[in-house]
Amino acid sequence: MTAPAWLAVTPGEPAGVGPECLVRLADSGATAPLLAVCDPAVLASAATMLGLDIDMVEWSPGLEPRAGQLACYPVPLRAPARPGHLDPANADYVLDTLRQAVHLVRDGHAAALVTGPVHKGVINDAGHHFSGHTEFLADLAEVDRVIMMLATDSLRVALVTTHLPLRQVPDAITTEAVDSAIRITADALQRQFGIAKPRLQVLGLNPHAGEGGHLGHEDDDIIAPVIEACRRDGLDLLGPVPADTAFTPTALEGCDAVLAMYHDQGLPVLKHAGFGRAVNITLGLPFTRVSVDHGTAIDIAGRGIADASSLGHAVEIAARMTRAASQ
Ligand SMILES: NC(=O)C1=CN([C@@H]2O[C@H](COP(=O)(O)OP(=O)(O)OC[C@H]3O[C@@H](n4cnc5c(N)ncnc54)[C@H](O)[C@@H]3O)[C@@H](O)[C@H]2O)C=CC1
Ligand SMILES: NCC(=O)COP(=O)(O)O
Repeated sequence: MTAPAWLAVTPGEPAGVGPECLVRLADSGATAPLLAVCDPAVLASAATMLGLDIDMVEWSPGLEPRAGQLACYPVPLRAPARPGHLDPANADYVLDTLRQAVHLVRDGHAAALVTGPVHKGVINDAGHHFSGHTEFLADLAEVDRVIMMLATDSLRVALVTTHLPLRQVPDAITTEAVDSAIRITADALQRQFGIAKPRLQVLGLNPHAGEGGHLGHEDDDIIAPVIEACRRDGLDLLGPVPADTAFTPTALEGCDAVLAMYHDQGLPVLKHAGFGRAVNITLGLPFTRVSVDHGTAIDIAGRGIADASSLGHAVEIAARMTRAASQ
């Protein structure tokens, strides 16, 4: 069966910048046919706000993509949406869009999932335990372990732990967690990115990778033995590398990805290097999921100044990964 051309796109939080980014991208011409999974009224309001005339059509199975047209699989809002004003009443709507989009991909109607930003706080305010798409999609797909990787054209950063309070991070740096993160990342780089023998830099957890045990023990006791075991299995790994010098141009030469131990060890560097040009990819899912690098930007939503570049890159990368997977 040939893969469908559609990419299912969730614009995310209806009060955030996701809808306007999607409309702007559709207007400027995305590199793949977009199937928006959301309330069409949200896109229509964003188009009006931007002064754009969008040719939107309701999707049904068998619909053929047409240049300049934005297809929409309708999911009704739970409450009226106002850009810049979060409303917990729409948390279930946001989660519905994700569930429906995953169905479309898993049922073969769309080739991949591209996600706009959701607001984790308001979803939790509504009573859900929600730490991010990454974990939510892993649950939906019934996969025990997935890895978050953010990527620009020249840097990839994967994470051992994701949305976890800093106080809980050291306890989460276990042999199993580091081992699975290394193997899932290396495997994805081979299969989804076509890198025959990927080289990973694995960061330490503590300053100077623990300074021989004087600044923390996890580097020597947990991370180093896992690296050794993975090397014995043929993986090309450097580490534990002190995080402060791991991102110098010299250190990054020949390195296909950096594996950071926690969110704010790796992502500030990545976002400094390419905010707006980066994407967030979930590794280890049974389908392709690519997301924007930014959040809901509630402070600017509805003002027409949101940059849609990251969404454009996410669409492009998702289409590329889909093609690579089908070859
Ligand atoms: N993929 C996702 O679903 C993501 C969701 N988030 C969530 O978004 C919410 C807000 O997070 P923040 O830390 O405030 O980050 P944020 O990315 O929403 O905003 C940080 C700054 O960047 C600006 N910004 C963000 N996107 C922009 C765009 N497209 N164009 C122009 N400027 C832009 C904002 O105006 C703000 O000044 C949180 O709930 C967070 O968890 C954050 C990152 C990714
Ligand atoms: N910092 C990345 C982020 O918050 C997005 O996470 P996710 O929603 O893709 O899991």
